[in-house]
Amino acid sequence: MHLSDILRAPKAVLHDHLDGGLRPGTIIELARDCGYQGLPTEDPAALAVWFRDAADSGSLERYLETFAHTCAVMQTREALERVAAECAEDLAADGVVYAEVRYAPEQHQERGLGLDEVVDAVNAGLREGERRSGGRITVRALLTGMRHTERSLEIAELTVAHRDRGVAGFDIAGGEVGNPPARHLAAFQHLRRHNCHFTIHAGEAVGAESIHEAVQVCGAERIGHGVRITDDIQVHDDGTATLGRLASYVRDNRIALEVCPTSNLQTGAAKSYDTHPVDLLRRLGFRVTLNTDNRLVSGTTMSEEFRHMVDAFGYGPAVFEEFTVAAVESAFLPLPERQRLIDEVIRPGYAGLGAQSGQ
Ligand SMILES: O=c1[nH]cnc2c1ncn2[C@H]1C[C@H](O)[C@@H](CO)O1
Ligand SMILES: [Zn+2]
Repeated sequence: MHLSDILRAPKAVLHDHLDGGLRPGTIIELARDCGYQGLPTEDPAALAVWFRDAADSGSLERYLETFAHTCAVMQTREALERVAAECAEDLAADGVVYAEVRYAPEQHQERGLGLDEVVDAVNAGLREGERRSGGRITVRALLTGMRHTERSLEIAELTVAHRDRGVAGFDIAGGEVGNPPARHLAAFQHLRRHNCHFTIHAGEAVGAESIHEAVQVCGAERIGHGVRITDDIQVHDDGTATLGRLASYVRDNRIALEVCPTSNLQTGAAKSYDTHPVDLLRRLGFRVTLNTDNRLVSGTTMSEEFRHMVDAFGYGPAVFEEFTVAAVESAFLPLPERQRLIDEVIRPGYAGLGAQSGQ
């Protein structure tokens, strides 16, 4: 599959962090504006390399430390609006037609913004980015509660309050070790009581027990990463596999896995593209989606993730169409909107790329 076809292919991303995807030049300008002096360099190209290298540590905790620099410059209404607008523009330029972009509102209050002001600013920016992209992309926000803080119920309430106004659901993120999702049960119960969508980062730094808790105790509709579901899958020498009860449950209930290959390599959740479990999971019938996680921190784009999959597994347009349809089917959008995207944007887009060839 040619690079130009990868770029042209319609894409959907369910797992992309707003504070992990800033343009390097924007960080530098915003740091000057707000007097933040902590950046490791003021050269945009060097800053991009710095993030990718610093995050390439094999540890989720060290990966997460890099976000101190991005959050530091996202503390005013103007900065949030700008970052959100550029996020939508950059995704659209990469061929993304639907995106759910997540961030933790509580991390943007250092200069006095209220939680509602943070959400309103990001929403305004996302709408501006959609407009500048000529309506080629639809973007929704997911509000993230941080696993190590005590504010998840408050953020869940904020999610319910802003639903149908640009916010499509809730997530929890942050260091997984020592912070099991059930610590935030009150938040999940609030969301369920209000019929509100949520996903949970699980099975990234901790194994299948974390996914079990996210799905069976907390009620997650999707799993962020989830690649360590392989703990519950036995692959035999002849290539066949036996699924444990949890893996069967996740597959059979079509619980989407928000897989982020490059990020997994950086945090140690996977060893290489060639051995990444994404291909095994796809072949076993899991609902697999491909995602960026953090475009700046992981030095990636959706097209880059597609390209890595072409190189590792020889995927062609038909497989990318499958991933993209899977993502939209699992989007936190009303069913008619998902159907419209699939029928009017994704299917015709892939038909134009020769996806019918079966590759
Ligand atoms: O892959 C991840 N795992 C856990 N937490 C993450 C990941 N990527 C980003 N985060 C954190 C850092 C951000 O500040 C926060 C909200 O977007 O979510
Ligand atoms: Zn993530």
